[in-house]
Amino acid sequence: MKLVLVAAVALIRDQRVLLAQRPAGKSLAGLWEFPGGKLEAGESPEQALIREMEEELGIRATPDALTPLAFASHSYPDFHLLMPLYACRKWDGTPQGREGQAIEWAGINDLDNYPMPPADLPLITPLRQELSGNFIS
Ligand SMILES: Nc1nc2c([nH]c(=O)n2[C@@H]2O[C@H](COP(=O)(O)OP(=O)(O)OP(=O)(O)O)[C@@H](O)[C@H]2O)c(=O)[nH]1
Ligand SMILES: [Mg+2]
Repeated sequence: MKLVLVAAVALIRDQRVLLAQRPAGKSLAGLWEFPGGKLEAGESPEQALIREMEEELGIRATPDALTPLAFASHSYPDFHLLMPLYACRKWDGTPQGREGQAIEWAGINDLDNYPMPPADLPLITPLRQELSGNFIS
């Protein structure tokens, strides 16, 4: 099966994460996702993500601000998705939905209200840990 590599970001501010709603007409329309996109030829995941953050949200970040958080590995009917998810707490600019997508800052207890693609479901537990400050109880 075809392997598709997508880099995605959990932008974190005030214990909230930025989610973007996939626009009508795209696959998985209406679901909430982490901003990001497919790697282009020759790009590292970090380069691809920095480009996508600019294209989709109009913000600028540097590679040192991207910390590995988790990854998704999920078989869709027509491809297998491998998607590293980075945490980012430092960027320049104010995120905007530059491709017409709705964006929202979701709190740790709100995440259930944002239906996400099936590939993203295993990412919720590590994300909650990251948002809550990684306390081990
Ligand atoms: N960005 C992103 N893509 C995800 C997530 N979860 C998930 O299954 N995907 C899948 O990853 C694939 C690539 O994402 P994408 O549509 O953002 O790619 P892209 O920005 O390069 O857009 P394009 O291909 O329309 O130009 C899609 O099939 C999408 O459904 C997620 O949380 N964030
Ligand atoms: Mg995208």
